[in-house]
Amino acid sequence: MGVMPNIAPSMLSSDFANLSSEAHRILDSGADWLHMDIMAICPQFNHWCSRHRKFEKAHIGIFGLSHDGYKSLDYVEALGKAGASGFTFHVETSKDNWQELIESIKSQGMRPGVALNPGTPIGEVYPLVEAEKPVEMVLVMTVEPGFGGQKFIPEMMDKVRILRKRYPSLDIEVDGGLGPSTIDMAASAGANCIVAGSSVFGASEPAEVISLLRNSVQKA
Ligand SMILES: O=C(CO)[C@@H](O)[C@H](O)COP(=O)(O)O
Ligand SMILES: [Fe+2]
Repeated sequence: MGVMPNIAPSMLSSDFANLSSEAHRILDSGADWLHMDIMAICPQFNHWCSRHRKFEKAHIGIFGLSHDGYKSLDYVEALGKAGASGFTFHVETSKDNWQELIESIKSQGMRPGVALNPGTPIGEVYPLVEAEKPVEMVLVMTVEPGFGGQKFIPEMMDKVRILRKRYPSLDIEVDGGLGPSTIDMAASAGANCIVAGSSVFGASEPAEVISLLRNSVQKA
């Protein structure tokens, strides 16, 4: 298929009182990206990350929860300057300004991505993937955004299959309820970037879970 697995533990499930050691612990366990759902702490967190060599090597995936009242555009510059390598915004809240967002994200040296909620039809992201300046990743939400530990919605795999068929080399990410019992569904549907919160942070051996997630994507 040609797409690489990227395992992105969601910091939303980490111990916020110990963000530093949590981030180190999870990168030492083999994570490719850190996935940070945007909230007040996010720009500061990324500023901190950018000052540590270990994190410069890692991709720091930023996920814009703009439907929660945070305006994606307002965050782009702050996160770009802080050293984030990717910025994903929601299609539902960016109908009028997605072109501006993509340009702004790219001008900050970050990879633009678009996310869609479970109720949003897949066709809404096609114009963004096929644009002259396109997004480089589509994130299919497999739970309603909000918090970690929710149940994976298997019906979302239809969206992943449709995307993979239409765009064989696109980065396709899934977020919500991913872990050892659901990864094979996502991987066989064609997802190659896996966000996982509680299954990684809640494990006694996060490295084993990360490696299991990666192997499943590689096998598929
Ligand atoms: O974006 C979200 C929730 O809004 C996620 O990134 C969750 O943090 C994933 O957590 P798990 O479902 O894997 O526990
Ligand atoms: Fe997320």
